[in-house]
Amino acid sequence: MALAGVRVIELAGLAPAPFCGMILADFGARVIRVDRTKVPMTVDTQARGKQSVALNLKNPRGVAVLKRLCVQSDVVLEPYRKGVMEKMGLGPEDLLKENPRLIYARLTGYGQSGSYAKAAGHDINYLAMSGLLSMLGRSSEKPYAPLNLVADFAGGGLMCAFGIVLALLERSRSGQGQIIDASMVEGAAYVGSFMWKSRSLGLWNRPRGENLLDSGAPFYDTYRTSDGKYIAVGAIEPQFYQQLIQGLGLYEADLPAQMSVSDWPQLRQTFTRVFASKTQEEWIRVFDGTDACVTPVLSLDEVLSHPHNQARGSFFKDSQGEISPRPAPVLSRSPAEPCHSRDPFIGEHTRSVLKEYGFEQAQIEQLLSAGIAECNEAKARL
Ligand SMILES: C[C@H](CCC[C@H](C)C(=O)SCCNC(=O)CCNC(=O)[C@H](O)C(C)(C)COP(=O)(O)OP(=O)(O)OC[C@H]1O[C@@H](n2cnc3c(N)ncnc32)[C@H](O)[C@@H]1OP(=O)(O)O)[C@H]1CC[C@H]2[C@@H]3[C@H](O)C[C@@H]4C[C@H](O)CC[C@]4(C)[C@H]3C[C@H](O)[C@]12C
Repeated sequence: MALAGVRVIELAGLAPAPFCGMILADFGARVIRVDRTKVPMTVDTQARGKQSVALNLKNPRGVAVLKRLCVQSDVVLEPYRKGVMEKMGLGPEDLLKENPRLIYARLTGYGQSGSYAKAAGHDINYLAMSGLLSMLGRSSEKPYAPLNLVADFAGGGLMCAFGIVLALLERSRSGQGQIIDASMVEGAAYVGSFMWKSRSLGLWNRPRGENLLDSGAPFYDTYRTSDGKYIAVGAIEPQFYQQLIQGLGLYEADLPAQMSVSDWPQLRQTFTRVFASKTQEEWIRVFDGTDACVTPVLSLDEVLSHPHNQARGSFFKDSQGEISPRPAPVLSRSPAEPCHSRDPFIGEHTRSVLKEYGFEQAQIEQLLSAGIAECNEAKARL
């Protein structure tokens, strides 16, 4: 796999850093998540393929163990508020001094500088600060955050993984590590570059929810079908729009022009009425094999059985029967091989990892009995 041989220490976080770690693990990196001790369960739902070491970082000996793990690894991924790592003496200067090849990734909401750097926040705040949230939502409604996809995952976890891969690539030439300051505000904004760079085209001149791609246009929206399901329509180009009209059993001559914005509300009413006359399945039969850009809105449970997804193996079931998306993109020679077994228990690999990182058996037992480290091998064997 592309990242085979790369050792990553991931400090346990909420959602973006775990996703970043999972991407790296899917593509072959060895990802060791450092968890807290004495917690009943992890909140990491993106733990596929990771190992877990549990350390009490409120104890200086726990911090010393973490330092040893970090300086012997390729990447450290930390999701804390600015200053937390420095307070423990594990800031980038400290670690890079000991391992100049280390890639030190800091994944935060607001970045390592600026007046918000130390403020708490979540996806919705970062999305708001990126400018993008102001554009999301239906006409005359308040801004609407699309789950926590944009800042946490696209602008945060994924961008950070991208930064890590870039830094690894650069290190292969320079031999030097570096610090990655991954701000979710900036990551989200960057993912949204199109919004800024397409403003001159007039794509966003109208209020929120009244433009071409923000649910303003009736040919770029979702519609309810007679069985209470939904259909997605993305027929922008005239030749595709024609096929949509044809599939709906309508006649262009009876309709206003596609790009007549003032007629969009009326056109939407017509589409709504027609789509409500058949089930989702019936519409799929009408539109499959055409270029009308019409697809079913599938639920998370339905994706696995859709013939297209099935043909590509886009989703898979792990050993617990849980459905997950296959890692993307697909590399021809060194594709990702997502781990199919269950997620690690907190501290499941404490003993084996510490041993591998050069700790003596007696030292390990001492750390465990002092409660500085915690091991749950037994639980894993049950
Ligand atoms: C699914 C939910 C997740 C939602 C995601 C949400 C929408 C997001 O947007 S996540 C993005 C959040 N932002 C960032 O990550 C940006 C960078 N980070 C920060 O800004 C901050 O870390 C922070 C604001 C997120 C949190 O600040 P906090 O003050 O808590 O922490 P820090 O200042 O960073 O300092 C960390 C301190 O911790 C110490 N530490 C670290 N490691 C250790 C260790 N090993 N040992 C000891 N101490 C350690 C460190 O030293 C720092 O200490 P100091 O402060 O003293 O310096 C999920 C969100 C909540 C979940 C639910 C919840 O957990 C309850 C249940 C738990 C149960 O187990 C499972 C079910 C739950 C209901 C659970 C369910 C879901 O997972 C959640 C809903």
